[in-house]
Amino acid sequence: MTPPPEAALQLARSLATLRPSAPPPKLHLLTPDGASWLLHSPGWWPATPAQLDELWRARPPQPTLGTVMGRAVAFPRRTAAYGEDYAYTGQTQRAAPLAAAPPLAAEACAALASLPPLAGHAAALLNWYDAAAGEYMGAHADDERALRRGEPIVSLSWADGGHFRRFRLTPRKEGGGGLAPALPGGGGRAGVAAVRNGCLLVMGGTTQRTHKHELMKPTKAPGEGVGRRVNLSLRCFAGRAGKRGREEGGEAEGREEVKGGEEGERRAATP
Ligand SMILES: O=C(O)CCC(=O)C(=O)O
Ligand SMILES: [Fe+2]
Repeated sequence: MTPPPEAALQLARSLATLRPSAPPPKLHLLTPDGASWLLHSPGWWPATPAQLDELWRARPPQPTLGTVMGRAVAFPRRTAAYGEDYAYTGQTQRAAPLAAAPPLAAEACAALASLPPLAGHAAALLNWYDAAAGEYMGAHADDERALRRGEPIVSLSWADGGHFRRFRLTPRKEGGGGLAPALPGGGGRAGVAAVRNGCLLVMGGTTQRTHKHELMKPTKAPGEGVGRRVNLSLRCFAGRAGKRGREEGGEAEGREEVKGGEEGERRAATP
């Protein structure tokens, strides 16, 4: 049997120290060699109803506009960046300072970035999804050149009580044999996990090269068709890697503009 990747176990232990009373993150291997992996902990850091209201009040009034093959498209969700500007899908999300994020998001970012394996994770993205309006995020990989390769992407979900959405990981054709394990709450469907209030997901190792991920369109199912969900994702840009990145000897690729690379095109197909 493939030994679990040490980096994943180390991160799981580190994350468990932040929320000692929450279920410890569980490791799922996404490739037979364990190079791509997912950590998952449902109910890891839930928002209170008051905190969810506060997060929702910070929702941008308009959808973000991106450019896909020269055409302006409105993303089917609301988005804001904090900490570091983030360029993808033909637009640059100008970042506000982390301290300007809604308090729960700012607190979670500070706590996560204080963990040694996440040193350098200074870029946060908030996505707001109104299920009743059919909001979602199409299949893509977060593999922009500006991101430091191999650094985990940490994702936390906050949602109305009882509300769930489905997150799906799909092996990329060119990704060399990715797995799509059954995940909690996915009803046995390959690579699908139900994400609810407080759910932690970490995509690590080579996941962005071997898999796409998406927040699926909501069905009308009870609990899924109506509700508010806010997703926080925390990333590490090249040039901002902490100690670990530098020890690995990888040179920063520089934060150049990102021109609709593969990721852009993937988001373009299903924004
Ligand atoms: O809302 C989610 O769970 C997905 C967010 C995501 O994939 C992204 O921001 O790149
Ligand atoms: Fe993503």
